[in-house]
This record gives sequence, C-alpha cells and structure tokens, in this order.
Amino acid sequence: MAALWCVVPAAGRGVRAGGDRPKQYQLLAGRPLIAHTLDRLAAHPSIAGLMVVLGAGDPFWQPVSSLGGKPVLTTTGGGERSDSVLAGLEALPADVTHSDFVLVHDAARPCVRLDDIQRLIDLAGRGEGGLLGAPLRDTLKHADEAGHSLGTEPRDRRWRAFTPQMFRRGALVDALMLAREDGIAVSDEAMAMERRGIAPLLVEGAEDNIKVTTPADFALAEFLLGRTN
Ligand SMILES: Nc1ccn([C@@H]2O[C@H](COP(=O)(O)OP(=O)(O)OP(=O)(O)O)[C@@H](O)[C@H]2O)c(=O)n1
Ligand SMILES: C[C@](O)(CO)[C@H](O)COP(=O)(O)O
Repeated sequence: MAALWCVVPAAGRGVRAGGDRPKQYQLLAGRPLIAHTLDRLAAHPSIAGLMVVLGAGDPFWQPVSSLGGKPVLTTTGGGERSDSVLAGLEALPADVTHSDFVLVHDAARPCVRLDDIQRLIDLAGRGEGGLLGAPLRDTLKHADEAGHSLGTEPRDRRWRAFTPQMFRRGALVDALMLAREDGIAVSDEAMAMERRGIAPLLVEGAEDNIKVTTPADFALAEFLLGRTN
C-alpha cells in the first residue's frame, strides 16, 4: 500500500481531564502528551506525513515542521471532533487523492502500538477501511439515572472503538459532511461510514491504546508508554 497521511485531531479542550491546559499539552513522562503521540506515528514506516488539527489560536502548540524526516502540517479544527477531522482531511496536500486511504488518530492516544497500526493497514486496506478496537470483555449493564443496574445486555459481538481509523479520503469527507448536514453527531469516523452503508472492519488491537480522558489516565498512560512501542 502507498504511504499514508495521518490526520491527528488535537483541537479538543480536555474538559474531563481538568488541568491548566488541554490534556494534549499536559506532561506525560516529562513531555507534552501530544509529543509522544506524534513521535509514535512518525516512527511508523507506512506513515508519510502528519496533519495535526489544532484549536483556534492554540497558544500551546510548539511549531514543528517535520518529525523523523516526515512533514508535519497543521490546520485549525472545529467545535466537535468530527469538525476537526473534516478540517484535517480537507487540508491534506493535493497529491493525496480522493481514493487514497488516510489514517485518523486521536492526539489523546499516545500508547498506540506500531504493530497494531500495521495490522490495521494490512487488513482494512484490503476493503473499504476499518478501525482498531477490542471486543468487550466485561459484563455489560444498563442503568437508571441513579446508577442502579436495570438489566444485563448481551456482550457478544460488542466492540470498543479505538483509533487509528482508516478510510479513503474522499469517502470519509463525504460521510462526515453528510452527517453534519443531517445534524447527526458522529463520535468516530466509522460511525459516519456506517451511516453510508459501509461496514468498517474491526481489527483487534491492544487494550493499552487508551484515550487519555480523566486525570487518572495520565498515570496509566505513563506506565503503558514504558512498555509499548
Ligand atoms: N472539537 C474537538 C474535540 C476533540 N478533538 C480531539 O479528538 C480527540 C478525542 O477527543 P476527546 O478525548 O473527547 O477530547 P476532548 O474533546 O478534548 O475531551 P473532553 O470531552 O473531556 O473535553 C482528542 O485528541 C481531541 O483533542 C478535536 O480535535 N476537536
Ligand atoms: C474516536 C474515539 O476515540 C473512539 O473511541 C472516540 O469516539 C472519541 O472520543 P469522544 O470522547 O467521544 O470524543
């Protein structure tokens, strides 16, 4: 497969993580979280360049034009993650064609493994795309508003969705634009594609590809960073 660009949405405010700056700029093992994510992506031999999507007027981004010899471009995102991803896709260099695959990977997932990215590229690239994820391993409950368990849901064939997610550039732009026009909030790229009748391939990846979301996740990510690559 041809080399791929990776869009990295990094325009979130990180409200659930708290702190004095968005979580992607908080320190993890002595460096901003996003630096770990970008280094890891740039180290993947199939990734040709990174398109980092920043918040408007982001004062924390330390400009960098290349990593590991690969170009790093930036653009400005929007109010929802899907707006930021769409902005990143639209800002990709013109030589990334409509039918080229692109990756999308959350800045907030610094522990992604390179071999999982490779498996995603190999397997999802044979069809219309896919995403890393993991089958649900716990018993699944549904609850009332006060947190009482009202019942137990089937968990077979239930997966948790991770990133990277990989789709053809044009198809993903169309799917995200349609979701926007329809007023549907899509929480990941696969959801936008599912609405177009595509069934993205779920590729099992390591559970340690966590999305740093709450304050407690920083310590876990720091631990995981030391044992993944
Ligand atoms: N408008 C947005 C919202 C999110 N993101 C990015 O999407 C990824 C996953 O989003 P999430 O973990 O939900 O981040 P936040 O929106 O920052 O978190 P919160 O909901 O706690 O504010 C993050 O890398 C985040 O920076 C983005 O680029 N643009
Ligand atoms: C894309 C994603 O990381 C898949 O798990 C997730 O949907 C984004 O997180 P959010 O908190 O829903 O924005």
